[in-house]
Amino acid sequence: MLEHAAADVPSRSGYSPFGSELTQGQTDHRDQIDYAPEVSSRPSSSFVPHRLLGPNQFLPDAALPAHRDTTLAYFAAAQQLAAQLTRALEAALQLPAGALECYMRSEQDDGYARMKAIRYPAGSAVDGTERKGEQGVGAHKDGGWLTLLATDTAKGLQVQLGTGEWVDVPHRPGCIVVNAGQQLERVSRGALVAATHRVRSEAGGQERYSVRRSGEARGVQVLMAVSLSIVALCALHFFPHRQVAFFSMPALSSVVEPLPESLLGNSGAKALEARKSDVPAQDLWGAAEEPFGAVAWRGISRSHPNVVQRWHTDVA
Ligand SMILES: O=C(O)CCC(=O)C(=O)O
Ligand SMILES: [Fe+2]
Repeated sequence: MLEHAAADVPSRSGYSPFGSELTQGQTDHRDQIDYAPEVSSRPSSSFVPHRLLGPNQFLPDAALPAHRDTTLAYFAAAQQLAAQLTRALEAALQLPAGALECYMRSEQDDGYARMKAIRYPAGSAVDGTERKGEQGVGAHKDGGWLTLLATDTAKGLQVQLGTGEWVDVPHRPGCIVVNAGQQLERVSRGALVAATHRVRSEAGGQERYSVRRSGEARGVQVLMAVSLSIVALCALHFFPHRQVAFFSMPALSSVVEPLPESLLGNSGAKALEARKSDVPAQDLWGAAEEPFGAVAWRGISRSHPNVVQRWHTDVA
């Protein structure tokens, strides 16, 4: 796996070993294989976030049969589901058709997305990395739009309620967890809440796996389980020992602005202010007129400083 290391390419797709990721400044105890949209790199673009684009590092068929084809099929299915959910959310919030979906593409870019297959080890030390504490991944809100998370049976995923209390998110066979990200929270004026969540990974506990692709939906309701057996089964079949997380995101060049108060009112924003969270409010919200790519870049710089030090010191 080391010859497919994420740190070896500027776009950070590939394998990230244990201990290479930080959340809230602390080491996460997990390893993962990261995927981006399968597109060419754009070395001549002056827009820095375009450095996140570039082909994936798939294993050859001899090492893992159909790795490329299966991953791309799952990626496309998850992307389609995120678009369907986005349209459903427009209807639920009584917004004009396209009011949310328009951020998922722009004239310069297709919608951005990342996906990863994650493993949380049970042992006290892995790959020579000494375990410090029980952080599988520290408390955070996903930065993008909608996250689709196919979990395995081991415990560990927790969500923080608005009261500040942490509760377990149970695994349900054949279901995926849908999570709203901070861009959706911002654009919806808090009508959709980006859930604060984390994974506890205890030494001596059960090893735990997930696959995710990102984009996100609603606070505590955040974590509504959607029956999506085909996609979830495909993920668990292909990555039997990992969780799969898919993150749908706005297009890198699109500017995500709150929708007008006349469409959504202000009660969401007020409710958001009253919620307790271990993660600062508006943690990865964009500044006025800032393209989403700049926000994504801040997230990468914070979580994967090794990649920035290796490839992007000119803009660090
Ligand atoms: O593995 C999980 O259950 C959650 C992963 C997660 O929250 C993340 O990578 O953002
Ligand atoms: Fe997350």
